[in-house]
Amino acid sequence: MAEEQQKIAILSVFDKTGLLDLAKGLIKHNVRLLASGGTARMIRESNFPVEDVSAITKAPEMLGGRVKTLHPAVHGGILARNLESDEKDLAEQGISKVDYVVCNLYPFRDTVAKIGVTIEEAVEEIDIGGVTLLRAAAKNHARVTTLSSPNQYHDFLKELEQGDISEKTRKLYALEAFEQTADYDDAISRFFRAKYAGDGLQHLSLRYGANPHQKPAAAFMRNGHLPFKVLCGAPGYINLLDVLNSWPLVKELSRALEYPAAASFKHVSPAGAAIGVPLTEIERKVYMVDDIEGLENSPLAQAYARARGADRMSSFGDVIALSHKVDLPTAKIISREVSDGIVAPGYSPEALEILRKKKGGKYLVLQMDPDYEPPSEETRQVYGVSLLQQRNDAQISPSDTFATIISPKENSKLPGTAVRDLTVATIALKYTQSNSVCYALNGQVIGLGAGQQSRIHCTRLAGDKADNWWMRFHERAINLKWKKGVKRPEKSNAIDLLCSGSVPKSGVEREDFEKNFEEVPSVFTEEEREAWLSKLSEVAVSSDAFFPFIDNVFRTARSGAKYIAAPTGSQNDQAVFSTAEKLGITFVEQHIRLFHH
Ligand SMILES: NC(=O)c1ncn([C@@H]2O[C@H](COP(=O)(O)O)[C@@H](O)[C@H]2O)c1NC=O
Repeated sequence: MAEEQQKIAILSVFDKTGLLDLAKGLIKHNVRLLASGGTARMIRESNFPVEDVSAITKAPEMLGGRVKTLHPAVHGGILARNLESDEKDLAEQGISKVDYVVCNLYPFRDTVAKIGVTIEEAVEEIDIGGVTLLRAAAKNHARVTTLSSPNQYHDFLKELEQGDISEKTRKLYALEAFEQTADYDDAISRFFRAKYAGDGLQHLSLRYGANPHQKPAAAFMRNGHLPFKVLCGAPGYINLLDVLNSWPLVKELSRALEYPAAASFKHVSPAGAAIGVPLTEIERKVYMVDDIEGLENSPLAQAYARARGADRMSSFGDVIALSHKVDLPTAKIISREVSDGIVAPGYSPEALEILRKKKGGKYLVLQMDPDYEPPSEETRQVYGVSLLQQRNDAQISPSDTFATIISPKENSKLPGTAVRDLTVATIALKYTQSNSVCYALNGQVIGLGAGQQSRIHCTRLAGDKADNWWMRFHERAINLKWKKGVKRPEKSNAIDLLCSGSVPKSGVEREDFEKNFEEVPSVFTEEEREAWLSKLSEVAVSSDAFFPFIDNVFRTARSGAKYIAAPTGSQNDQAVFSTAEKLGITFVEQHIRLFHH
């Protein structure tokens, strides 16, 4: 029987924690130690037998440490398999197999975290030989054990004590090494991305994250350019969350219904979303756009007027997404609203000139690449844990999504306007923080309840918003006699108080309300409200998941629901369907759950 070869370990560690104990343990098991300069020195100083790597490479370390272990004598020994052909190659070159590789890397992350670090300093901290050692050993884990962290030494020695390192352990150590080199490369590319592509093409530094104390913050692509260009202003983190949710919404909505589409986003949910269905004269008044020149010829402007008009209170300071090139009438509407930014595939020169003047030149204007397609998988980190999922690329299509009418049975086809409004509501929900329920009419959202833990609370919130929206069409709300100089946001606030029935009877808040008017409007009585709200009809309601109880159906009916689209699967499905039927509501099964977070 052939005598068992002495095992060989290559050691090359920046962090020398636990090195001597490890060396001692390896020597105890008759392992031959080969080490790079500093590593060998430390072991030798403790009087343990160790050879320099140059003993096998027959080449000195050079270039100030840039080349130490990079040599076929090292890597041939690590990468060789137990194959006849590999054995032959090794024998021809006089190379011995390496069994253990112990390596940890130059601290690149720590170095570049230092304030004022130069590119030259960072470059010198890029470990080449160490990464190569780790990758080579991990690649050949079928035979070689890779120790990439001092935390592994204790268990490794314990296992060695029992014989040799098991296949299972080698696999886990290899994985850890691969994770380390991937993380290391990530730190390097992140540093150079910021340095060499930090002009907004691939990497965009943000002022801060969700809050001012959350620094640093950035948006970047790992490969290729960001899908948008910043034409004006500097986006914040939440702005970008709004942009990256509102843009796909309008793109999808516009494609589905073949109309220009608009969305008005706040805190990563739509305040409104719409397609450019022509506005009536009353709608123009209610949406405060009756004086916009050229409005009737711009479906895009009408889409934004609707999106902004749905819930003016929520749209205050919005991020706007528009599916088509921004024209003059649309820019004119935007120019006088309080808004944070806009994303669109393009801008006419006159529109861009107007938008660039907004907010003292700080208005955020982004140009989106309309052909950009995101990858099919998306990952994010929450509390240090990486989460991965397939992107929600489910298609909401007016021709297919609402084809399953559950009740009434005899109803086999929905009117086109109902399909249109269900499409608007459902696509809006796809980009709304869950739970969510949306009411739509006339090609636009009229009430959206977002981010509620309870479904009935979404349904109520969205219903109350739809009621408010409709109360704004009451002639008293349309014909308010404003004092001169009352600004649009103040008007919106006063209208909201009046229409939501929240005007206080007396006190300073009442005085504050009254000071807006030449002629103070009387508040709506209970009867007036009921009479007017009873006129709201033909409303389409969509829910991002099933209705667990019939209370939701009751609530939608109070705000004029005629069509409901929702996934099914609740224990109460039958009760939900029959309640809808009793109330004269057509219930459509929408097969795709649309939670969004
Ligand atoms: N250039 C090389 O061939 C090379 N081989 C190993 N290293 C690194 O040198 C360090 C150990 O160096 P020393 O043993 O001299 O303290 C380790 O972090 C190891 O990852 C190298 N350094 C940089 O790439």
